[in-house]
Amino acid sequence: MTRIGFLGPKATFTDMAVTKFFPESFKKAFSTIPECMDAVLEGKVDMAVVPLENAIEGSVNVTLDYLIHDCPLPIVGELTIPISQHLLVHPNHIKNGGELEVIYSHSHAIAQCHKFLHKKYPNAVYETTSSTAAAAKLISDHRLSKKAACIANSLAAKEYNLCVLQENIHDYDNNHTKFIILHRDEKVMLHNEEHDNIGKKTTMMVSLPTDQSGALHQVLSVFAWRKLNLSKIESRPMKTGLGNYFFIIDINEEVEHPLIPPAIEELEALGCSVKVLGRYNSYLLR
Ligand SMILES: O=C(O)C(=O)C[C@]1(C(=O)O)C=C[C@@H](O)C=C1
Repeated sequence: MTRIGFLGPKATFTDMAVTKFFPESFKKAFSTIPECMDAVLEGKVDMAVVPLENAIEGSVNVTLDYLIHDCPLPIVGELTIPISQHLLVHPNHIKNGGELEVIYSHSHAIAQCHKFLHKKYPNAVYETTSSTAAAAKLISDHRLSKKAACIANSLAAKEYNLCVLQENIHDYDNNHTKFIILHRDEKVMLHNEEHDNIGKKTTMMVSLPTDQSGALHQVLSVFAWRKLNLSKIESRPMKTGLGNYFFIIDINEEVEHPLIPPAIEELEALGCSVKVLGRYNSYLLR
């Protein structure tokens, strides 16, 4: 049975994505994203599913940075799920819900609900946890303050016996998070007929030659004149000094597309370094 590592504990959004896409797998929870990724390298699991980007809050930097600097695993799939954030309390404390002093959650979940929290609980303290489900687990512990709540999903409410004080507290509709699937073998190509395949993608990392005017413009032209559709371009620090960045570029085509290998060659001829991080199917899970 395929062993899948995910950001735990039980009932995180990552767990939701894994359960939907790999219903038959053996799931193993890890408490941090790097631990989850290391487990693939060390052979403790076959694949890891980790969050990459949220529609409201943007990239999960720890995933991207760990992938680039520490744990170079190929991306073999992408899963997108809808995200609904709820405010949950311990059932014994449902009556104190109006005056919360402390709210626990993953930093990305707190960020997705900023406007709501600012309006309704301007005096509350926000404490970050390693995941939304970790916050739910904390709240299920009676010893916490009576005026504590967490932000997590409905699965966590069930799993940890919590009550929903307010549902759908995320600030914008159409909230989605994208997760990547990492495997040691870049040749693995995941297929799942049960879900909507929203296309094939290639992700690459491109570093520009230092201090050259128009370098980014040249990179974009390489894709533009070939009509290769980019769905994402993002810069991240190289961590070698201020002003040094690399770019992560998603192309809505397979790496075998006849125009991608020559595009890579042209980028290299322009002095860029290029690394393909993955070629994979992207799925929308409803
Ligand atoms: O804490 C969780 O439940 C996670 O799966 C992590 C995570 C994230 O890192 O973005 C995933 C989806 C939501 O956007 C909020 C948190």
